[in-house]
Formats: sequence, structure tokens, C-alpha cells
Amino acid sequence: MAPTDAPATKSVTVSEAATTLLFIALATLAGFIASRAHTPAYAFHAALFALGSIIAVFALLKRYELRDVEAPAQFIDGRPNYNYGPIRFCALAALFWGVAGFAVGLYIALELAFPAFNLDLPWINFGRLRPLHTSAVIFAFGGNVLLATSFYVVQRTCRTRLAGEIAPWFVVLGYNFFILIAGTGYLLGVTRGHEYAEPEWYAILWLVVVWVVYLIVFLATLAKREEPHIYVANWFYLAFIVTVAVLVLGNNAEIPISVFSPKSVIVWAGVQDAMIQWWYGHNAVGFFLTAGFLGIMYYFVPKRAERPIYSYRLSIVHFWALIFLYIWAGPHHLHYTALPDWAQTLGMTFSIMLWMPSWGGMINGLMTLSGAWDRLRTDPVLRMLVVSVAFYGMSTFEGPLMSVKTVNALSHYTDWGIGHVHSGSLGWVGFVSFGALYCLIPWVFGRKLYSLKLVDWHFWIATIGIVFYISAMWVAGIMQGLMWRAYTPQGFLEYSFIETTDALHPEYVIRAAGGGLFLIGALIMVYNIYKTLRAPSAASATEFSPLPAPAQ
Ligand code: HEM
Ligand code: HEM
Ligand SMILES: [Cu+2]
Repeated sequence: MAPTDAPATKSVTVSEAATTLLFIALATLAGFIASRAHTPAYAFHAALFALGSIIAVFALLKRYELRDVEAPAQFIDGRPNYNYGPIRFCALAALFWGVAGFAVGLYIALELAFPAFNLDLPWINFGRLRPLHTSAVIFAFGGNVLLATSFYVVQRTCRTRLAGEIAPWFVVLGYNFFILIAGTGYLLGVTRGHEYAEPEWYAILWLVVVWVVYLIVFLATLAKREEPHIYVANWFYLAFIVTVAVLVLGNNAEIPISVFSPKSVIVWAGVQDAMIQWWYGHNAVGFFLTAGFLGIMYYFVPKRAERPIYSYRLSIVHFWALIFLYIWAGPHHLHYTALPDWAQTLGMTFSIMLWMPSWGGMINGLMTLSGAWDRLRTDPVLRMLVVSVAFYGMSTFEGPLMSVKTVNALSHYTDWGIGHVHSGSLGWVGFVSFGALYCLIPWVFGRKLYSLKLVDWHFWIATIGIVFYISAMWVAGIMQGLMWRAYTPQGFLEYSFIETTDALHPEYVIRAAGGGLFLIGALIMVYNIYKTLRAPSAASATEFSPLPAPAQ
């Protein structure tokens, strides 16, 4: 019999064996499809899938070779042994994709101001770069911020290690692989032509697998929590994960014309397709750009302000009211279309009601600072978080206003919409993400943030950029709307379309300047984080992370 203190031998776990076999199967299948693909773009993507799977197999083998005999401990000295690896990856990926997405935004802004920027090249024309921009900022930048923060928040507030060892890595790497497929697809002209849902069926199939694993990891972590209470931020994250899954399945109910073709046909026809598309599109805003980021607000604002959330009761009301109302408001994107009038009115009514929970949430975030307002002077990270909440309030006031049919008659199809989008996305999504990353990166890398002064610069330069951007778009949008509806006394249209386009030129230049400032701010952030990570590790930095006191 072997002595009891002999080193245990390493053995392959079921999940290691199963994942490796699945990737070998995927590599084989993708290689086969690549050899018969109908289009070069699809062959390229199939080859990427094959290559990615082979890399995954090698990574799994290497990981097996390097890992300890035992699985990582759940607790060390009675404290949870948090898993920060996947969080570190996503936090840095978010910075990378953020800069890339803002740069593409700036480029398409320049294309609109100076069409010569299209360079007569199909790959970089406005039509292909625009979805690259929207997907890069929403799904790549925003998505990685959501993955990083959700994996952090769920562990810390449940006082437990993230469930699974391979699964969280599969989620973060698999998600970023989806981004790669989607993004290269747009440049190569692969698209379904549904806004914010452009990737074709095979990319979506992959995304669904990744997303289901994400849900399982999140739920399994909640299930093994050491805290009796599930902190409200987790409810928002959960609503985000579950609803996005439902939306993606509904809006991608499609049949590929062949496994060897990238093309698919959606099962919904005509106006039903439009209605499903905007049920999806609006709730992508509601659950991806709002609910998930509210999860961030509910954790990071109290943490940074070192105050409990203003009203825990309000946060629960906020949660249920928001998710119940959001899901019905989609038809406000289809005013004055073939959609039945009653459905448009329904969408408008729910949008107006949505104002209340939105502002309830904003008030909850802002009032969390009661007694700590002076910190806004000294802590630019907290200022960024608070200003993001103010922008959330602004865009959720503007949204219900634009959903009123008579207002929409003027605003629809104009740059007013683009202004609304970017007050929400630059001001709310952008700033809450920056604020959260400035907290999170030092925590998960065990470092002290290099410079608060640089955060201050980032804050002011980006704020001025946003103001340039959105005020230019309001002026442009209202002018455009008024010019389109101007009639001569004889009843003819006063302006030709090209005249309205021409009139927008100055505003487009100002918008591009604003976008340039926003991008410069983000580059300052990258430099700041780079310097932070170069500094020697400060063990005490991780200590700056006590659990927020449940504020019942
Ligand atoms: C440097 C910063 C940015 C610049 C310069 C920029 C620029 C632009 C431009 C020029 C468009 C096309 C407008 C049109 O078609 O007329 C656009 C669309 C869009 N951008 Fe950005 N953007 C920036 C950042 C962001 C961020 C951070 C987000 C989201 C988190 C975002 C989300 C969107 C969305 C959703 C649209 C589509 C809007 C619609 O169809 O109504 N952008 N952006
Ligand atoms: C109470 C909350 C909100 C309501 C009721 C609302 C309502 C609206 C309305 C009426 C439109 C214009 C539809 C059209 O004329 O085509 C719109 C567009 C849009 N909103 Fe909001 N909004 C809200 C909050 C937000 C927030 C916080 C964000 C971003 C984080 C956002 C992102 C967008 C985007 C991306 C579009 C453009 C969709 C497109 O591509 O056409 N909204 N919203
Ligand atoms: Cu909407």
C-alpha cells in the first residue's frame, strides 16, 4: 500500500476530457465545411473555427500539464479563493475593443462629414463599418465590461468562488471569438441586415452555446453562495443574461439555406419580422445597455462612495417595474409604419410609463451619495460614475419624449435619434463602464491606480466630447426634421433631400470633433491602466474591497 503522504497522481477530469473531445469534433466539422463552403468569406470563417478549436485543444493540454493535482481550493484560510483570471482577461479586452470601437465610430463620423474617407473601398465603406462600430462598442466593449463585472460582483456579493474552472474561460474566450467572427464578417460583407443582429446563423449558433454556459456559471455561482441574500445587482445581471438569450433566439429564428452557405432565411415575414426585430432591438437597449449596466451601478456606486445604496426597497421596485415595462415598448421604433396603430400606441404608452422606474433608479443611484457629495471634488472615478447616472436620467427622459407619436413624427429618421443614442451610450454606458473599470482593474490585479489626475483629464475631455456630439446632433436632427416637412405656399417640398444633407455638414464636423475627444479620453485611460499594471503589485490594493453592507 502506498504511504498516505505520497503525492496524488494527476487525473483527467470529466469536463477536461469532454471539452477536449468536443473541440476536436468541432475542428473536424469546421475543416470539412471550410473545404466545401459556397463563398470565400464563409470558408474563411469555417477555417477560423477550425483553427480556434485546435488552439483550444492545445490550450487545454497545456493547462492540464501546468495545473495542480487538486482543483483550486474554494477557501483559503476561511476566505473565498476568488477566481479573477477570466475577469482580468475581459477587463483588458474591454479596453481594447473600446478603443477600436470608438476609433471606428470616429472614422464613420468622418465619412459622413467628408465622404472621400470611404476611399472607394468596399471593405471600409460606411455601410460595412457602421455595424462594425455598433457591434464593437455595444457587444465587444459593453459585453466584455458586463462579463468582467458580473463575474466579479457575483463572486464578491455571494462570498464564493466562481463555479467551474474551464467553463468561465470558455465563456470569456468563446464570447470574444464570436466578436471576431461577427466583426470580420461585416468587413467581408456577411450580414443578415437586421440592425444590432447582423451576424449570420453560424455565429449566432456559437453565441447561443457560449451564452447558455454563461447562464449556467452565473446560476451555479449563485446556488453555492455563502450569503443568504442575493444582492440586487445580481438580479439585474440575471435579467440581462436570461432576456438576451430569449431575444437572440426570437430574432434569429431562421433557416440556413445550407450548412455550406453563410446565408439564412428568417421565419418571420413582413411586418412581423419588423416587429420582432424591434422587440429585439429595443430590449437589447433595455437589457444589454440598461439592465446589465444598472447591475454595475448598484455595485460600483455604493462601493466607490463607501455608502450603502440609498434605498434597497426602491431598488427592488426599480428592478421589477423596469423589466416588466421595457419588454412592451419596442413598437416605438415603428411609428407610422405598417404596424397596426394599436400596437404603436401600446409601445408609446409603455415607453411613457418607463420614465418612472428609470428615474427611480437614477434617484437611487444619485442619492446613494447623500453625505458623501464632497467626494465628487476629490474622486474623479466617483464623479464619472455619478455623471453616468445623470446621463442615464437624461436619455431615459428623452426616450419617452421621442416615443410620443407627434414628437416622433419630427425626430424619426433624423440625427435626433443619433443624439439620443449617444447620450445614452457615451454618457451612460461609456462612463459607467470607465468608472467600473477604474475600480475593478486595480482590484483584480492587486495594484493601485497609477494616477487619479489622469482620470480627471479623461473625465473632462470625454465630457466635452459628449457635449459636442449630442448638441450637434440635436441641432442637426431638429433642423433636418423641420427641413423635411417644410412646404412652399404652393404645396411643394421646400427643400430637396440633397439640400438637407448639405445643411448638416457643420454639425457632422462638430460631431467628429466630439468623437475625437471621447477617443482621446479613452487613450488616456489605456495609458493610465498600462502604468498601473507595470507598477509592482501592492497586496493592500485587494483589501480595498469589502462587501457592501446589505442596506435593508
Ligand atoms: C468616439 C465615440 C463615438 C463616435 C464618434 C460615434 C459615431 C457614430 C456614428 C457616426 C454613427 C452613425 C450615425 C448615422 O448613421 O447617422 C454611430 C451610430 C451608432 N453608435 Fe456610435 N459613436 C461613438 C461611440 C459609441 C458608443 C460608445 C456606443 C455604445 C455603447 C455607440 C453606439 C452607437 C449606436 C447604437 C449607433 C446606431 C444608432 C442608430 O442606428 O440609431 N457609439 N456612431
Ligand atoms: C425610458 C427609456 C427609453 C425610451 C422610452 C427610449 C425610447 C426611444 C425612442 C422613441 C427611440 C427612437 C425610435 C425611432 O424614432 O426610430 C429610441 C432610439 C434609440 N434608443 Fe432609446 N429610449 C430609452 C432609453 C435609451 C437608453 C438608456 C439608451 C442607450 C443606452 C437608448 C438607446 C437607443 C438606441 C440605440 C436607439 C436607436 C435605435 C435605432 O437604431 O433606430 N435608449 N429610443
Ligand atoms: Cu426603443
